[in-house]
Amino acid sequence: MSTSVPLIVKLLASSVSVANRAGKIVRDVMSKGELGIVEKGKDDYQTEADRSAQRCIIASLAAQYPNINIIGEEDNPDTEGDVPSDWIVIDTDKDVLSLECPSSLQGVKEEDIVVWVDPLDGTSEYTQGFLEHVTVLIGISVNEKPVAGVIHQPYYKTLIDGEKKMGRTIWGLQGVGVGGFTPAPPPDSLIITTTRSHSNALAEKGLQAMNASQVLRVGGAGYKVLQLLEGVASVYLFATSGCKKWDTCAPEAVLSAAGGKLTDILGNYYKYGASEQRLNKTGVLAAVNNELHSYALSKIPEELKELQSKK
Ligand SMILES: Nc1ncnc2c1ncn2[C@@H]1O[C@H](COP(=O)(O)OS(=O)(=O)O)[C@@H](OP(=O)(O)O)[C@H]1O
Ligand SMILES: [Mg+2]
Ligand SMILES: [Mg+2]
Ligand SMILES: [Mg+2]
Repeated sequence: MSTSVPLIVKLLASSVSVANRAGKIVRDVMSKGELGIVEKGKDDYQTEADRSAQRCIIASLAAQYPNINIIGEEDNPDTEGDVPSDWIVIDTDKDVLSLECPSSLQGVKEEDIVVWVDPLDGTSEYTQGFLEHVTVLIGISVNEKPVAGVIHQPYYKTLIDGEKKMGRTIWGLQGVGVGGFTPAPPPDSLIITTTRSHSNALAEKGLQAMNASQVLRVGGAGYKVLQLLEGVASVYLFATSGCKKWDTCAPEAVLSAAGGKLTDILGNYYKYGASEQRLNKTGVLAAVNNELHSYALSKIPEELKELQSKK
């Protein structure tokens, strides 16, 4: 490969290829039927697919980018033994590799990058058979900001020349845009997408205040951001803590590359440096454009914002 490809572009191209491989692992574990479910905490599960997909992604990226700080969701994904050789992906997606790197990202070095990996977003939904909600997330941050990301949907079905193909991979790069699908405009009425499996009183209070025409309850931060980009929902709201940096890094990068915005419910951006706390304490508010984001932010009750900021 040419050494003249800027690091961020090459890393994004590698991430697209490895996310595809991780997606195949997620499907293979399900087909085998041995999910190996572990309860990490209340309503918080890990399966063999989470563990194996993380090993595939981290081993592949670490082998090629030894000085990048890579942080994955799963703590002990079977670190013993070698990662199977066919899980080590060193291919790069050709289309992404040919992208022009924005000048602001041309000088980025490995030491400036933190990669946040969610090997399987929507684990509850995966175990319950809501397979469309499942995504593989690789978020690339530079100096605390998500600048590029991959959302891979392993169970998305398409027909190409009469043949069924499983999986699609959406990427975003700051200053360039998104690829892998064509975004659609937001719906005419206010449709909110929110958690399916992690709601609580605060999350519901936030939803009530929106007075939306419809509330969609689906799993995963990745899938909710895809719903925004596909014009299925106008706003993603989760007005409580619970989701983490690996949940939001890739979705925020892809959404912002498409002109959207993801913040906490106070309207502040999260920071993605390696020393930041993992928990997104003050919730998530996201929309495909600034106007919708500001509108939703203005409807969140001050009382709820105060409660969250004091936590
Ligand atoms: N309360 C709580 N406890 C543990 N984990 C939590 C919680 N709330 C959200 N999450 C994790 O955030 C990811 C997205 O979950 P949800 O779709 O349910 O919620 S959200 O609306 O996007 O926050 C999803 O990530 P994965 O663990 O990767 O599936 C959830 O597990
Ligand atoms: Mg999890
Ligand atoms: Mg997740
Ligand atoms: Mg996960």
